[in-house]
Amino acid sequence: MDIIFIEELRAETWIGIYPREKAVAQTVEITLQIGVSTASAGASDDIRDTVDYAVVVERLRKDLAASHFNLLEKLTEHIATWLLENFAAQWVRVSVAKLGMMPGVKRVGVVIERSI
Ligand SMILES: Nc1nc2c(c(=O)[nH]1)N=C([C@H](O)[C@@H](O)CO)CN2
Repeated sequence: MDIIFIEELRAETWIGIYPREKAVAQTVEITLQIGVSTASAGASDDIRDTVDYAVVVERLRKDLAASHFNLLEKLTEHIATWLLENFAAQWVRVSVAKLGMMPGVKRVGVVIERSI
C-alpha cells in the first residue's frame, strides 16, 4: 500500500461538549495517511493520476469550518468517511488532536483507521 500523507494540518472547526466550545470555533491539528496506489502517477508524472494533497487540504478546511460535532470521535469518523468517499483512497489513518486543552497536556486526540 502506498501512502500520501498530510501532517499537522491546522484547521478551524466547532468541536466539543461544553457550552464554551459550542460558542467559539477552535483549532484542531490533523494528520492524514491516505492509502492509494501511486504507481500510475509515478509512471505518468500527471497530477490527475493521484490524490492531490493540496485539494484535500483546501476542501477539508472548508468542510471543517462549517462542521459542528460534540466528540473528536465523530469528527475523526467524518473525515475518514469523507476521504474514502471523495478520493481514490482504499485505506485511511486519521488523527485529530485538540491543543492545550488541559494544563500539563500538549495534545489530546483520536486516531482511527478505516478502509473501503
Ligand atoms: N474521548 C473523548 N473525551 C472527551 C472529548 C472527546 O471528544 N472525546 N471531549 C471533551 C471536551 O469537549 C474537552 O475537549 C474539553 O476539554 C472531553 N472529553
